[in-house]
Amino acid sequence: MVNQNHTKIGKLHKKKIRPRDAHVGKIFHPRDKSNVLDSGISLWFPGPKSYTGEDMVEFHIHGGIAVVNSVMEALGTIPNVRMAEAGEFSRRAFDNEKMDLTKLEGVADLINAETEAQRRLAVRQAHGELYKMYETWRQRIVGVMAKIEAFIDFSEDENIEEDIYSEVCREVDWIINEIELHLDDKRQGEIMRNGVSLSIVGPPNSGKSTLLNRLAQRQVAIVSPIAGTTRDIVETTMNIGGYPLVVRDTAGLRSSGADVIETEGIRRAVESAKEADIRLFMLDARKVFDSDNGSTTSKLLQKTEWHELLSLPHTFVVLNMADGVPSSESPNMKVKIKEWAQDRGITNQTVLLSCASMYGWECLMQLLAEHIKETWGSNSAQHMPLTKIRHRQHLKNCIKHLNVFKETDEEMVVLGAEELRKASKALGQITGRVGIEDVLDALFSEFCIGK
Ligand SMILES: Nc1nc2c(ncn2[C@@H]2O[C@H](COP(=O)(O)OP(=O)(O)OP(=O)(O)O)[C@@H](O)[C@H]2O)c(=O)[nH]1
Repeated sequence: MVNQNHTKIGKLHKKKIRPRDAHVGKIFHPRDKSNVLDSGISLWFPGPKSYTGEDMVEFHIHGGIAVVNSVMEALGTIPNVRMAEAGEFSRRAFDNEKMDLTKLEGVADLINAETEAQRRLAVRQAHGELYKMYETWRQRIVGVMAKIEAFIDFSEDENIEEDIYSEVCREVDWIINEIELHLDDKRQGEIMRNGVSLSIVGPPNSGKSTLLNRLAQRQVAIVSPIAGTTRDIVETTMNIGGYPLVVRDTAGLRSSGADVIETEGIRRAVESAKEADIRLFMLDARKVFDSDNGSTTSKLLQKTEWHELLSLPHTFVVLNMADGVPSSESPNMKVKIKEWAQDRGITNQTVLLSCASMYGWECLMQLLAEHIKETWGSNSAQHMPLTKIRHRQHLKNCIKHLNVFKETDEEMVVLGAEELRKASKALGQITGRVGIEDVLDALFSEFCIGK
């Protein structure tokens, strides 16, 4: 609830509430003290030491619909009190300079975090790790700008240090280097924030949809023995070892027998697989090890399209239907798989699986969790990773202007100074004081009511 009339809020209690003390007691209707709405805890935060920087009061009440409705209705009878809009508290905090834009984005991510890895990343951002880093760089650029101004004004003066210009260039080099290191992060933060994308690809009837359903633990995709059942991309999100995963089931890859719609599905399948962070290339193990069908699968594996997908990094081969392969659980099977892969030039890590009996399931889950953790999950990095494309764009822009400054002739230092100003502005746009109305509108739509 938002109010311009906080003193009246006190009317919901009989005793006076002290600032920042938990007040336990009955909550009354402000217009009818005989009407007890609930018993709860109230907290009063006088501004500016509050989340928004303004006077705030919190009511902790029982969560039943009738209790919440009666307290809301009672608050609504106080003049100038109304329901807050989505993100209004945070917007006020931003307007009152209690938070910068990166912290706000961290709060929004915290609200929407679904996995432990996302929560950890969001907490770091909400606590200002990105803000501190970007603000440090901006302050250093401002320092450089001050030196350049002195150089412009007093370069004729004998007192000005002779090597000030080269000192400034060294400082600019340092900033560029720091930002480049931050940008070169394998998109770690963005991937953790949005989820690691995983595409399941392979020929029809290899069990791709069955695997998706197993991962999602519900019937997301249609499973049938008819080849070409999946025609478009079916997507679901899940949590694997605390990491967010966006899994996509795709149309089976085949070159003959597909109609126009399925052909379009196959095109999308290949596109999705190429774009994904991880690929599971699924084959029917029965066909792979069957003397009649084995050579057909081998020929298909040589197809340029299949070969291209298999040679992409982060691609694993899954030999499904292990339950249909004789002695699949024998120790010799590992050697057999190794030989099969070597003979076909397949270097991808390969897992034997049965979506029916769940043989190999633990092995696949462990492989994925460890791979994600090793590749994108080391969140304990000294510097926090980038979390948004928006930040990346402004940082690239900042580097671009710093490089133009460096290339500008010393004689044209006034033009160079303008580039420094643009570089500092680019960083200011990330933390949010320059031209960010559209960003704010989009951001606050992600918040829940109130917060
Ligand atoms: N025996 C056995 N059958 C399986 C296994 N996994 C899937 N199947 C069956 O294989 C058939 C095809 O499975 P799907 O999951 O629809 O295969 P798909 O690769 O998605 O097929 P498309 O949609 O044509 O690309 C279904 O009848 C499944 O029940 C398995 O591990 N063992």
